Amino acid sequence: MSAAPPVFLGSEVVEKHLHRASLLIPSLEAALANFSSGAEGGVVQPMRTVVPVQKYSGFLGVMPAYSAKDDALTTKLVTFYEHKKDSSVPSHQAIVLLFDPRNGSLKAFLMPADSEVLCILGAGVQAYSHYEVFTEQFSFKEVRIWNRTKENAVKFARSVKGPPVQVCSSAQDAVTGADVIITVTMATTPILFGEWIKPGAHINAVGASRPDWRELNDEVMKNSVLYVDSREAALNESGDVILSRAEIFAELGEVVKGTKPALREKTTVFKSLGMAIEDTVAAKFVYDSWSAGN
Ligand SMILES: NC(=O)C1=CN([C@@H]2O[C@H](COP(=O)(O)OP(=O)(O)OC[C@H]3O[C@@H](n4cnc5c(N)ncnc54)[C@H](O)[C@@H]3O)[C@@H](O)[C@H]2O)C=CC1
Ligand SMILES: O=C(O)C1=NCCCC1
Repeated sequence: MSAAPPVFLGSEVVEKHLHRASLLIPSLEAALANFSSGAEGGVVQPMRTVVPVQKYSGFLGVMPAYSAKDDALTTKLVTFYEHKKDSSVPSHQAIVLLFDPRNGSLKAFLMPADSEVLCILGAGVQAYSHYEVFTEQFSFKEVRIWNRTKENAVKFARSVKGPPVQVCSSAQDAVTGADVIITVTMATTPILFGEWIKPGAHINAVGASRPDWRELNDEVMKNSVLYVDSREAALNESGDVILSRAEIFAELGEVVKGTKPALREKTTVFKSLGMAIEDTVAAKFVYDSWSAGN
């Protein structure tokens, strides 16, 4: 019997089946815990391969993963390019290939406590998705944004549906007194400095995914308890971790499993690099919903 032809699920279908990003939280928590459980967790996720396209200041990432517990097999192909002001294409473009783990056939393509003050540094694609999830999951009294190009921060504040956003003229103004700071920029040198940060704040560091790129300075890294998605990835790919020589306290999956504590009273950094297994569970979620005819 021949395999069914693969289907193409474009961004509209993805948005229909994944109408709120937070629908993925339970699957992502389980995936992180499985990833941090070694062989027992059933996750196979080699380090991603990143191909530099030096001539055009870009990169191609290849991110394969298999989850035995979800019985899901994927690979993401993602390009990320230094954003040119006049560019008509996004800085990041990705496709996730979902395979039938039983026979390797391609099934589908998939495009893809108390905190009062939330601060977002950056106003691109990740800024919007982090705003959506953080303001849905937590009640902030104040949300602030800073962006290198102020007009994009103003556009962000005008277009998001949710709590009002205050546009700040400097990163320091945005960060001062904030309880949660999200860094979602393409910066290659630090944009967040330790002396600005309120003790006990939490920093979600999402950008700087190359070994020589930084978003956070050494003081932030050294004076915080450091959580990562994957120790192996952080020690190979994160300039903030490698160059600061900051000690990794735990993988997020270990916190989900309860083998390492979430030290909420301390200043904490979660250095996220993105993991293929997250795409695996997301692709399965959307494909299962689509094939059930929802
Ligand atoms: N950890 C993870 O799971 C993932 C991380 N990323 C990373 O998150 C970051 C943001 O991604 P997107 O929002 O998709 O990108 P985007 O291109 O949509 O937005 C980038 C933002 O960074 C700002 N920016 C660019 N250069 C800057 C600089 N030198 N200093 C300060 N701000 C600067 C831009 O003004 C823009 O607001 C990127 O570094 C990307 O590689 C992206 C996907 C997943
Ligand atoms: O997880 C991802 O996807 C990415 N992570 C960092 C760099 C670009 C894509």
